[in-house]
Amino acid sequence: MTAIVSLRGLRKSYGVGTPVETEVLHGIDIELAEGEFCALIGPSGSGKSTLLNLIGLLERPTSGDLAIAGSETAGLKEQALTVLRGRHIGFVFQFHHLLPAFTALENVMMPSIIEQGVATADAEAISRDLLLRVGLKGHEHKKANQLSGGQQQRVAIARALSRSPRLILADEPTGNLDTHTADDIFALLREFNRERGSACLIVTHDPRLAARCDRRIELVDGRVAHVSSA
Ligand SMILES: Nc1ncnc2c1ncn2[C@@H]1O[C@H](COP(=O)(O)OP(=O)(O)OP(=O)(O)O)[C@@H](O)[C@H]1O
Repeated sequence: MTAIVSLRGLRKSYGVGTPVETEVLHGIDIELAEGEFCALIGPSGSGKSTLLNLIGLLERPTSGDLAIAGSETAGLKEQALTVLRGRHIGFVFQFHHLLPAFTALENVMMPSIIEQGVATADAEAISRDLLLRVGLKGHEHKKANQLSGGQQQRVAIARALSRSPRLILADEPTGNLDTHTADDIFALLREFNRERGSACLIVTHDPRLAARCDRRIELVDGRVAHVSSA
């Protein structure tokens, strides 16, 4: 098995060196295979978002090993982490983090132009195609803040996929959506996972959606409490 994510003994504390130092992840060992579609579940406060932020190289662990696509990250400087993140990881968050004053098309195009230096015409062609695929043909030139929650989440998925990442990290991507829209968004992630082989790690509170993943990793109080496969 080739691992896209490999964690060994990963720990995270907040407030290190202060009287309120708290360890929220107590030694996590997880491997995520290339192309795997996996749910990260567990009660509120169990450390799911913290773990996702560590895997996404947005925060650093306090100790332990974390490798992305075979690259150990412990000794890497910020710039090298940014390159690794840009090359391999796409993010889909609950509140999508789109730039509200820019159009759907611009939101999808921007990361590949800014982070990967893709030519504007190429980025536009790829982005138009992705917006078509997520069902937003005709909405390309609408500002992000003129789109519904479900439509904004589709834009966020198109944006995450614009760089063909080997890993998609999704933090409650359907959390603020009605059941029907949530199912559509989830199906879209699954479709891209099957088609492009991007591994997905999806934080969800929805047991129905978790049940449709290849594997479920359950965190309780900052530890892996249970792992189950489909
Ligand atoms: N920046 C921070 N500083 C201090 N404590 C934090 C910080 N971020 C998270 N925590 C604490 O870490 C613990 C885990 O939080 P985290 O957000 O990872 O949980 P979660 O499982 O994603 O919860 P939820 O399902 O409610 O989103 C919580 O007790 C939280 O208060």
